[in-house]
Amino acid sequence: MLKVNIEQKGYGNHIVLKNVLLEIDTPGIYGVIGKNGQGKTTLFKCILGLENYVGKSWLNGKSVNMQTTAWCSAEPAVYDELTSKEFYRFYNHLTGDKESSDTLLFELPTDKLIKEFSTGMKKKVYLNAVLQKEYDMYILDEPFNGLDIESNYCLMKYLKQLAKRSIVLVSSHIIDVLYKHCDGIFMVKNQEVKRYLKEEFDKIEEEFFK
Ligand SMILES: Nc1ncnc2c1ncn2[C@@H]1O[C@H](COP(=O)(O)OP(=O)(O)OP(=O)(O)O)[C@@H](O)[C@H]1O
Repeated sequence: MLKVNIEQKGYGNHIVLKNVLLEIDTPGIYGVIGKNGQGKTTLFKCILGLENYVGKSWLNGKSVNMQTTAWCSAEPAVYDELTSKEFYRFYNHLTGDKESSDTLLFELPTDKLIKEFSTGMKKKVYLNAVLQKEYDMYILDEPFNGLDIESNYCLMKYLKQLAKRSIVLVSSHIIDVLYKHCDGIFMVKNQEVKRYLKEEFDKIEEEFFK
């Protein structure tokens, strides 16, 4: 179960989030939407403890950490001078896992340096690295950006599998995809985060553009 209580988060005098209370008590895919600059990434970073804020977040009664939660930022940093295989090993070293997974979500060349990859391929390297093992929670910031249609389909199919036992938080500007696959949607707007259940999705657009 995820519990988030952000009394206040800002940068200098600029308050981004205020009195945010979220609870997710069932596994599933949960979308996070909001216009540019409203605070989606900030919300994720607060939950993950990557930003200081007034408040606290818990996953299954404990602070959220990288052992229990997978995190993929919108523009993840991969090391250009490594091959994909070396990067998976490097990532595992960071998370304290000894073994690399034999089965990876996306097929990629293993003998080329990452600097020779396209933007989408680099994103796939990072997603492959993060998704090597199972976590209690996944937080993916705009994971569909940069991926082709087939890869997006493949990623969503995989997330749906994970969502049978884990909480999957996904931000995206492609609202239709979220409507189709999410169990709930959170809208970040005017410092608040509002939750919409599946049967309330038809109210989202009006509220979003208001
Ligand atoms: N490190 C920082 N220092 C100062 N201000 C920041 C910092 N990070 C984010 N902000 C500000 O906080 C606000 C929320 O940013 P955030 O990146 O969370 O938005 P977002 O909803 O994820 O946007 P987008 O859809 O463009 O990715 C913005 O006004 C942004 O300028």
